[in-house]
Amino acid sequence: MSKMIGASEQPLICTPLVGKKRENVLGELADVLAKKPDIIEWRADFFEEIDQTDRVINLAKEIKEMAGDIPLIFTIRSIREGGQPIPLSDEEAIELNATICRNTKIEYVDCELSNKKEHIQYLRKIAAENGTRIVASYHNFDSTPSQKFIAQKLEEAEQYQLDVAKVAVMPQKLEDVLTLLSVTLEAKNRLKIPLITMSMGKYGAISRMIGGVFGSALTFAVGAKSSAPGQVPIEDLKTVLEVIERSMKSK
Ligand SMILES: O=C1C[C@@](O)(C(=O)O)C[C@@H](O)[C@@H]1O
Repeated sequence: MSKMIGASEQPLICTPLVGKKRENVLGELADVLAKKPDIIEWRADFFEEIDQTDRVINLAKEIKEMAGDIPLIFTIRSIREGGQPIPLSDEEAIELNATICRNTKIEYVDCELSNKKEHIQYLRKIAAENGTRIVASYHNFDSTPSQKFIAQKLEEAEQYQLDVAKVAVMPQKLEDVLTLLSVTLEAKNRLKIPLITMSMGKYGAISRMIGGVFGSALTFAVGAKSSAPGQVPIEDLKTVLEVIERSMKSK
């Protein structure tokens, strides 16, 4: 049964693929599938042939075929939000996302809220026409902005009528992790769309385990290779999530 973001009380576990070449991506996919994640993210900014649309589409189709029922997120993370340097402009990256929507059955594409308004609206239109959902994202690899700022980012995703809002921020101290969890809980009670939030790095690792309790619908874990600091191995995360679920059911 495929699991869509926000459809269940329990947070979904997503494992990223970060290979540079087709063989690496498919090798990672085979490793990751054995660990049974709920969702898989292809971080296409790591793919060295990202500027060759046909290659990207063909590999996306291969990943989809191999992943079967497991939903996919197609992500081009920009360098300004912690991604790899790629030879595509923001506009070309949006167009590649649109091409993914038109030509594959991938369930989700990631779209950074730092993109131009008209580009976001264009991608929303193409995604809607093709039944693809958009994960609207904001990342800060340096610090944790104020609660108000993070809340605004989550709200922006809903205002754009996108499908999921995601925020990943870097804590400098444990209080920053509390800020992220607190804004998640508050936004979860206020907004209609599902949220994905995480605090990164060593302090933030705990948020990847308990974020679901505060309203994060998905958490990223290492299946084959990590795509961001603080991600926990999927085996450990599954154990922790099971313990949390059991504890919260008991009286
Ligand atoms: O947005 C995110 C979240 C993330 O940065 C993390 O911290 O787990 C990992 C990325 O691959 C993904 O696109």
